[in-house]
Parts: sequence; structure tokens; C-alpha cells
Amino acid sequence: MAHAPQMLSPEEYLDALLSTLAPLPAGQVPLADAHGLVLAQDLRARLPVPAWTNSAMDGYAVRAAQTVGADRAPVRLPVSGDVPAGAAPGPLAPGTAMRIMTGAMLPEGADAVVRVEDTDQEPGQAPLPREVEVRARARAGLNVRRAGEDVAVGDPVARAGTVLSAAVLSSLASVGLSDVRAHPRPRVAVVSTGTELVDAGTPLAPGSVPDSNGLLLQGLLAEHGALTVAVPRVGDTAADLAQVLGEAAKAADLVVTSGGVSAGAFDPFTMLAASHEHSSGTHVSFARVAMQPGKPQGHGTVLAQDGRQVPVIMLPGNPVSVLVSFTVFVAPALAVLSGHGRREVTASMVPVAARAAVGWRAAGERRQYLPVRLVAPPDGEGRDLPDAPPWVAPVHRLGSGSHLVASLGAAQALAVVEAHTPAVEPGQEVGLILLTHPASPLPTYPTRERRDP
Ligand SMILES: Nc1nc2c(c(=O)[nH]1)N[C@H]1C(S)=C(S)[C@@H](COP(=O)(O)OP(=O)(O)OC[C@H]3O[C@@H](n4cnc5c(N)ncnc54)[C@H](O)[C@@H]3O)O[C@H]1N2
Ligand code: MOO
Repeated sequence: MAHAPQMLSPEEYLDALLSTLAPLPAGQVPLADAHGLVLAQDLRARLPVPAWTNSAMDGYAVRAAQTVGADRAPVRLPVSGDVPAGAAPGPLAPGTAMRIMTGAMLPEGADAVVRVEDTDQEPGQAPLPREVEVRARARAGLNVRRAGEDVAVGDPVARAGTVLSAAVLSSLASVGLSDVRAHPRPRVAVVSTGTELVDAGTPLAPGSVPDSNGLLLQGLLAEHGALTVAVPRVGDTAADLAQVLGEAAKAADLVVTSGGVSAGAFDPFTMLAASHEHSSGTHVSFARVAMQPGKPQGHGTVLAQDGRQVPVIMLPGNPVSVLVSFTVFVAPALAVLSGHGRREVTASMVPVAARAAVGWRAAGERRQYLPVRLVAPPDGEGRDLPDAPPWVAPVHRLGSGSHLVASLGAAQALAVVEAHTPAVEPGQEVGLILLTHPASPLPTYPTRERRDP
């Protein structure tokens, strides 16, 4: 009798997978194309922010000393000019005020801005008045934004490893940068294996199945900032698989496949590994990982038609296994390719705490990853505590069954239950990994028991 090899823990398998991957080489990228990329250099400000001292309000630039007592007895000042945003004003003549707009450069000699509301002038469009009555006392610095008060030239603004978020990009533009060294977005080919697969919406012949994993993986890749470059489908022969993999890998930094990695008599990856490994240039190894779903896994390299060896991650075919395996293995692999450090990537995988609102069956010797939704706390359970852990419930009464694809859309997160947990009891603490785009609003699947036909 064949003995199954010992199972690896998810951490052991992830470690083995990540040790084969390196960040994609960084290049110069215009800021407009860099959203979501990982910065590959430390950056300092080339401009101060604000670039010049300017007004925080629409109003009148003055010398503060000339407004002393204006709160009790209004002070009338001649208006010597107008400063719209973008203008470079001349100096403020002593004893006068200049009308100024928000963001416009403060004239030399002025040290405060009186809001238009604190004068006799109406806010909004109006011709330049000859005089203004100031009705509030301005202290030096009132409504003035000083040059360099946010950052000065040479101040550090971002470190290598920073994700170029919308806010970071705006900060880099403000300090005078136009492009940065960043790691590119990983280009990924998705390969669905299985002769049973047909396009979504195609009338089903007996035995065939709509290809949902292709769409699932393509969407997950987009949600994780990767580019999908090919989505071929292949039947269950090793020769076809080798050909499709080589073609798909051509424009890719990574190939992700689903299906064909278990013990089935027609599983093409196992056939490929057994018979074609050396002639096809495919080098893959398989593991059994102590997780449910997602036990059979594989990774290695495939020979692309352009001669490169391209990493491949092979996921099991069951759809829930694909979502779970993507979250636990592919997402960290993409993070490493994208330029994140391995230690930081593995640290980010630690689940947060949650509580089970209902009980469910655990997964024996395997760690369970169960699709859940966030629910209201059961009556009387810490509803008012601001930092109370969220409560969760399975999206489906059949729990973590790896085929429950139709209810997967209701999942907001995966509950993580350690191996050898006899069962999850109501109120028990479990781990929680939030999904990238949790479903909202929440359907409940399904509400009634069904009898098998
Ligand atoms: N004797 C054993 N059988 C199985 C074992 C085992 O250890 N011994 N492991 C089971 C586990 S766990 C899993 S997970 C599956 C993994 O199987 P494969 O990776 O070989 O996947 P397939 O057999 O190709 O497909 C499984 C299932 O998923 C459906 N599928 C596949 N691709 C798609 C797709 N693109 N879109 C939608 N659905 C897809 C497929 O039709 C099957 O129903 O093996 C168990 N068996
Ligand atoms: O481990 Mo399989 O992924 O149960 O379904």
C-alpha cells in the first residue's frame, strides 16, 4: 500500500515557495504609472512644501502690527493690489493691505492674512476695493502657511519598500519628483486545467463545468495589483499542458495554474512531472499541506517559449481551495515579486482575532480556512466594546467544503482554525484573514436544508 508523504505546515510550504522567488528588477517609472508599485529607493524632497509662504484664506494680506485694536475699533487700510493664486506679488507698501486668494504667495512685508469675513467686504467675486475695513485683530502668522513648514529641501519623504499609494504619489509630486525607481507589477499567466471546463454561460453537457477558477484568479490578481497576461485553458494531457505552459509563460513573470495536482488518474501535472520533466524543461515539486481546503500544492519553474525559466505555482482545482491557496500562497508570492521583503510578507500573514458566532466542524489534522462573513455579536456579547474582536459565521452550512463555489461570493474573510481543534464552539476565538474585496451587502447561503436527489 502506498504511504502518503508527511504533510507540511502552511508556513513550511510558504517558506519553501518564497525561497525560490526574488523581487522583479526595479526600473524608472513615471509617477502617473506607479500607483500600487513598491518603491526601490529612498527619496528626499527636491522642493520645500509649501514652495513659498502663502495665504491659507481668501482675504487681505496685512502687517499684523497695523491691526492692533481692530477688534474694538475697525481699522481702514488702502488696498494696494490684488494677489491671485499663481501671481508673484511685489512688496506690500507700508500702511496698506493687498487682496489675496487662498494659496497665493504672500507679498514681502506682509505677515498675516485677515479673512474677507473679518472685513467690510463681501466674500466672492467683486472688483478690487480702494479701501478695506479690517474688523479683527491679526497676530503675526495668522492664516499664513510658511515655506517649508511641511517639509524642507532634503528632508526624507519616502523609503525603499513603501507602497506607492495615492497619498504617497501626491506627496512625491509635491516635492518636485516626476519619476521614481520602483519594482514593476508582476505579469501573470493563469492556466485552468481540466477537460470538463467550458466558458461561463455555455450550455452544460453532462460532466462539464463552467470555468470559474480562471475568472477567480484573474480577479484576485487584479485585486493584488498584478497584471494578467494570458488565461488559456488546457485539457488533461501532459503534452498539451507542457505546450500551453510554455506559451503562457512567454510574457509572464509567474504562471498560476488550477487543477490537476491531486492523485487522479488523469492529473496532468503529475503526469508531466513523471514523464516529461526533462524534455519539457518543467521542474515542479508537489506537497501535501496541512490545510483544508488546499491540501495538494505544487510549485517550480516552466520553460517559457522565449527561453526563460518562469516560476509556476500549481493550485488544486476545487474553487474554494483556489481562493484559500491564493490568499495563503500566491498573494505572498506576488508581494515578494513586487519588491516586499520576505520577513515583512510572512509577518503580514498572521491572522487577527475573531470570535465564532455559531459552532462548526473543524478539519482534523489540517488547519481550516473557512469562508465567513462578519455578523452582529450574539445578544449580550460585547456589542459596545470598541476594540472587541469581530464575530463571524460560515457563509454556508456545509462549512469549508472545497466545492462550495456558488456561496463563495458572500465571504468577507477566512476564519482560521488550528489543526487538531476538535470543533469550533460558539464564542470560541478563531483567526481571521480579511479578503481583498469582501462581498457587500451580504446574502446568506442557503437558508434551508436540502435533500439529495
Ligand atoms: N484520492 C485522492 N483524491 C483526492 C485527494 C487526495 O488526497 N486523494 N485530494 C483531494 C483534494 S483535497 C483536492 S483539493 C482535490 C484537488 O484536485 P485537483 O487539483 O487534481 O483538481 P481537479 O481534479 O482538476 O479538480 C477538482 C475539482 O475542481 C473543479 N475544477 C477544476 N478546475 C476548475 C475550474 N477552472 N473552474 C471550476 N471548477 C474547476 C473540478 O471540476 C473538480 O470538481 O483532489 C481531491 N481528491
Ligand atoms: O484540500 Mo482540498 O483543497 O480539500 O479541497
